[in-house]
Amino acid sequence: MAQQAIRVEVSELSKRFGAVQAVRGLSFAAEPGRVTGFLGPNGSGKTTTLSMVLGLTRPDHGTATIGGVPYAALERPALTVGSSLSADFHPAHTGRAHLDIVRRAIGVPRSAVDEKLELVGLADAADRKTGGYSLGMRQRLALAAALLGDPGVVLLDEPINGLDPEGIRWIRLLLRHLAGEGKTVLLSSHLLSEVQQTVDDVVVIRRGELAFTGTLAELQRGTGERTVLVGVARPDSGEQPELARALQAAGAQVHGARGSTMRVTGLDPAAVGLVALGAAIPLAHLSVEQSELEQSFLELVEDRGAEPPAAPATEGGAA
Ligand SMILES: Nc1ncnc2c1ncn2[C@@H]1O[C@H](COP(=O)(O)OP(=O)(O)OP(=O)(O)O)[C@@H](O)[C@H]1O
Repeated sequence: MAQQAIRVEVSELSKRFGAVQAVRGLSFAAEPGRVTGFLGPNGSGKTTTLSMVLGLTRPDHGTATIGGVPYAALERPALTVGSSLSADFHPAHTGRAHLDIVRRAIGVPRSAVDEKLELVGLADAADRKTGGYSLGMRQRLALAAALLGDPGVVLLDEPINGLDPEGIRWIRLLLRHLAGEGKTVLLSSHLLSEVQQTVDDVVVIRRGELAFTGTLAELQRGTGERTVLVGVARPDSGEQPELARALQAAGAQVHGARGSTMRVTGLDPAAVGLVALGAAIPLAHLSVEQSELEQSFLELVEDRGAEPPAAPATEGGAA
């Protein structure tokens, strides 16, 4: 069934809790058919923002709309927006019982429970109490609950947290599949590396304010060329500096030639491999550094507004 395209839009949103300005003048949109990563360090205002989108927290200023209307004005909110934000399970309930309660509340057929348990890979654990679930299993159950009503918008708060590598691969595929159906998928994370293989668009916030919004490719564009990590198989043989010299002769810049792994720029991984082959130096390691995006993310969110720490008091005045 074709999914109705529902845009999520946040405009000039602000929220203060006492002395803490949790969100300040925040504007961004999450588009149908795309996975949007909502990124920022811990405490930067992500949960508060999602909570305002879901009508759980009242903004001081600004608006959050889903398909042009606030959450509270949606005709069938639970069938329009699925979220993992308020997912709380009774530890004595089984996974199946939890989903059954949710599906009754939102008015979807009983068959949806088994369908979503299957979808999130919890069919075998469905009749176990959620109190015994691992964090990864609870994440899967929260996702199943969010998807019960087959909503056009899926809002997930840190859905990857607690998943093992297999679980991370699985959720990537699932979120991409949901976007492929035309759904609007918005997920928060404090780690760009956790979501960079999943998201199309990125919204970065820092201390409640927008630091960046655009595509992942646009975020990447500012970060320059790739760095190749390379390590020789016999680090004590003197081959590491020898390889460094060969790479430099081939036009590369090499950093850390004395360590177990060198960082190489100016050549792609295949060319680095060929230089090693040409010098008859066996390699133990050859990869592309994944941290360039993370670096640009960290630059965006670093606390530039923070006061430098006060100098320690010295006895007896200035030295
Ligand atoms: N109900 C509340 N009362 C008081 N302060 C709050 C409340 N909710 C959030 N805050 C504060 O607002 C700021 C933003 O918190 P928020 O939970 O939105 O950030 P976050 O980016 O989701 O962080 P995390 O990933 O750690 O959950 C924090 O300083 C937090 O302590």
